[in-house]
Amino acid sequence: MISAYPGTAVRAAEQPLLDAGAGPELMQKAAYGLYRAAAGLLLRRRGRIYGSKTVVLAGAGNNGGDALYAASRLLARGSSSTAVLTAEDVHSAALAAFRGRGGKVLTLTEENTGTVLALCRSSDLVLDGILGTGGKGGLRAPAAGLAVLEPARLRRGQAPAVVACDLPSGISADTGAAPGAFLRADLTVTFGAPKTGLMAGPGAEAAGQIECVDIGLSTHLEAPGIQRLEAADIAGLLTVPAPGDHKYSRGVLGIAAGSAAYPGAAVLATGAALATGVGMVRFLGPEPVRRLINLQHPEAVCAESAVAQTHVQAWVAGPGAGQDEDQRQRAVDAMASGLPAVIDADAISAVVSSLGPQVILTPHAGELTALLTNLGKSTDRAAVEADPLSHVRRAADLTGATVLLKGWATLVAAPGGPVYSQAEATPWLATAGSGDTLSGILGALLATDSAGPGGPGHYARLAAAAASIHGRAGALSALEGPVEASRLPAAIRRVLAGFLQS
Ligand SMILES: NC(=O)C1=CN([C@@H]2O[C@H](COP(=O)(O)OP(=O)(O)OC[C@H]3O[C@@H](n4cnc5c(N)ncnc54)[C@H](OP(=O)(O)O)[C@@H]3O)[C@@H](O)[C@H]2O)[C@@H](O)CC1
Ligand SMILES: [K+]
Repeated sequence: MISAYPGTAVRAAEQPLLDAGAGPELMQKAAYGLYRAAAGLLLRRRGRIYGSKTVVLAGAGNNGGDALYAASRLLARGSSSTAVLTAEDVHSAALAAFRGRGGKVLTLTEENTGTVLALCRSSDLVLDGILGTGGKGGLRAPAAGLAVLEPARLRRGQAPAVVACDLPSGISADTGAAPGAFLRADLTVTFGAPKTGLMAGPGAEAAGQIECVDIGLSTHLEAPGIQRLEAADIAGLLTVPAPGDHKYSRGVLGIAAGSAAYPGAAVLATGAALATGVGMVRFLGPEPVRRLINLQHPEAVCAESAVAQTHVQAWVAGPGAGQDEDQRQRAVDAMASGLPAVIDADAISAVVSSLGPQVILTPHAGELTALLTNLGKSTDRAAVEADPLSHVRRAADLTGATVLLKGWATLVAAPGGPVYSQAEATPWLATAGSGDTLSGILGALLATDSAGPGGPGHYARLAAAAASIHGRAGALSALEGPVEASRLPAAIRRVLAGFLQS
């Protein structure tokens, strides 16, 4: 499990060490970790550090100090380096060390921004030390002009690797929001602990890979703001059939999905649930959809019954339900049943407050906007996308349900906390039907969940596990070309087989 902390909490944890005079030592530890990561990246990209070209973007604070000290170490290994100062005063000792190793220095202005961008683009590595946890708001002029710099991962062909020092400059270390211009990185080397701002919203996308350097703060940190499940955590949440199990004891999932207008969503949700592993799927829906389900998935037991007459351990309701009134009623009944229930897509508009954490809502940003607005907290999609962490927390607290907000980093908030973030997905997963498969995976995990409610955040952990399995399946599928939702079940099986063998 990876635990992330708000920038403010990391600063508070640093304070006793700073008071004890350990500031310079902490900075050297941070700079050494940054240097190691940057050197590793250079070695992977060009085989050696000697002869490489680096640019350090250095702002007014200690973040710039870290970056300058790290670049000094690269200079000692034969890299040529230019420091671009984005503030009048930068960390004087770090700048002196950088100059002492033969580094060149220039000051960024509006006039030379184009030249600096060209310098960055012709280099092998850019170290972003403009702003760290002391940053307020987005990048200011003239540094804001550097925000167009694209990291290597977003450019085909020659481009420098961009390494962010502690966090991408311009991103809120607490929320991941981007109040203005910000820089994107290929790798963020973060100090003491990952910041929550690296795991949510624009910050999660801007950070690229995340590497954490231990500078000895862990004993001073309290409750994390966001957690991320790793493979071992997910493997521990999966229930495998035991000798003596039968289809009912393994867990039956009820799926109320699809409509005459959108029959495919039901097929995708059912296929993903079967690939994740359940004792049985009981499918409820109108006749054309039932026929399609039975053609594609003969093992599913189909009926047109009501929720109350259907014996299952968990529900999925909503994918492809469209305006079908019977499906909407089933979603309402599933939410009221007390059983774990995934409520997706059109069914989210039937959500009321006073739900329990066993109800898991799975909106995208647009659906979350509509949900919050329906609940009297009017907002717009741009605000949700700019700061998804605050909005997903608000939705969980208002509804009492667990809320999974789909995105680059999928966020899952349990009412009152905790929050999980999973970022295994590939942009190729942004395709029709992808969300239906996520519902199916999560439904299967809920139906077969042998651990039961198990304390606060249990359902959020299962939802985070489903997001991770879905993301990994998408990434695996993308290795063979553009992702089609109907091919995801095969990839889901391979991902789960990997978890179960490890
Ligand atoms: N503390 C430690 O021991 C350790 C800290 N470490 C490192 O230090 C970093 C935190 O350092 P920090 O506190 O100096 O803050 P940092 O973000 O570098 O700069 C703040 C400066 O920028 C200015 N400024 C603010 N917003 C701005 C904006 N939008 N645009 C332009 N300027 C802006 C602000 O001035 P202000 O406007 O507030 O007057 C102030 O002058 C942390 O992320 C980690 O990298 C590690 O070495 C481990 C040990
Ligand atoms: K930075």
